[in-house]
Amino acid sequence: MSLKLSQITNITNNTLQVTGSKSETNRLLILQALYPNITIENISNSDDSNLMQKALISNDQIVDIHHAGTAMRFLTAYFAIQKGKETVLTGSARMQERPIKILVEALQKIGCTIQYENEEGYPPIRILGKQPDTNTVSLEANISSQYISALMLIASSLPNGLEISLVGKVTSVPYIKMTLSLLQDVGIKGTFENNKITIKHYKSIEPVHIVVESDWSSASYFYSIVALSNNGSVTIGSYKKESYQGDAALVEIYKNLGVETAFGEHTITLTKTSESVTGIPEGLDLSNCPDIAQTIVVTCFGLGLGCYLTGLHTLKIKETDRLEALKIEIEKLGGIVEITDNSLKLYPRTEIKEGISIATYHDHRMAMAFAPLALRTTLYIEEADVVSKSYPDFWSDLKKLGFLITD
Ligand SMILES: O=C(O)C1=C[C@@H](OP(=O)(O)O)[C@@H](O)[C@H](O)C1
Ligand SMILES: C=C(OP(=O)(O)O)C(=O)O
Repeated sequence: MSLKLSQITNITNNTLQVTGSKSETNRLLILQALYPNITIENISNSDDSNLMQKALISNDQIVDIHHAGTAMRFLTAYFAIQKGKETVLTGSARMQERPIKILVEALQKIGCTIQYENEEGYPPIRILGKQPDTNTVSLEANISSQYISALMLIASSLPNGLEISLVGKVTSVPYIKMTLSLLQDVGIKGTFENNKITIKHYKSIEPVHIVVESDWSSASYFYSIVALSNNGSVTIGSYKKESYQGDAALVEIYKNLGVETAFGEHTITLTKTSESVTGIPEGLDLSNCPDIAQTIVVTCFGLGLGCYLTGLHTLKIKETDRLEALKIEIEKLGGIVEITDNSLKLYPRTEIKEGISIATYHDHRMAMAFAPLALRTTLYIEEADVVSKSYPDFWSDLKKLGFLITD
């Protein structure tokens, strides 16, 4: 399905409820499967969270988690400790290109049994569930924090807990801290100090009710929309000032792009403050919040600004190679982009071409990051239903802001 987004000159100010964080939800779903007296509110309605829920109650031997990276990594660890259960965990063609060796090796080191079905280092994998007997492990931390979170989520179920040593530079650190915070919220004690994570064993926990904060990565598209609007303002819920989500860095980053954030009791109101914006700091490092890189690049392009972003090495192994995809699509619109393995440079542009069809590469964030450009030009978004990976209501929410969207 391709959607046409006709150019609009401004947005209708409105209030929207954004679905729960898929990162928080997918962690809590694993914890709930291990400790059933956890209840969860404001659960994400994303495909990735639905797939996670289904996988956790499935009796099938083959479990297909499509494009869901967190589900792939967290379920690998979860199934590995389900004594006597044999599972083949697989995913989309792209998932079969996303590396998992570091996690598999870490699990094998603590005594789990996992084999590759096809290519070594990649899904599908065959998991023979058993109780691991080792309580220390070390793994490389610069490729994906999801491997580390996966181990943390099962750690308290191991007979002696787990001590995890992180080797090398640690990437996506806020996601590791989010895992630790959620463990603590459900009553599981752990620490993360000097690249060492220690989590105690718990046979059971007290009943606990957790409210998931709404998704900050999804909020990024509203930051972009307000930045490109003419004095627009959008209120979105449910958010809080002390977030577990690293993408709350948007609050500071978008000040440089003319957007102010006001915190209400459970909402944030984003308001366009200035037409003359400074642009974001040269060399801004996004290794703590990789999922908002596409949004920021497209906002800068829409504002006619250049930018130079670093810390982007993980973008190459996400739903698509996001650095390549950004370069190709922005250049179709008339921009100039240079990429390396971990950085992106966008040059200030003088025009945005009209009527361009943006390819989305099975990547929800490509579709959502480019949509705000309708405030500058008419464009088409190909395979627009990809947004359901994290934000199924995205297009209907944009219509509530006055976007003109047709098939
Ligand atoms: O743990 C998580 O919930 C996530 C961690 C990040 O991945 P990496 O650690 O692979 O960068 C992020 O990009 C992904 O969308 C969600
Ligand atoms: C990278 C993402 O998700 P995952 O790794 O969980 O597929 C994302 O949502 O941007």
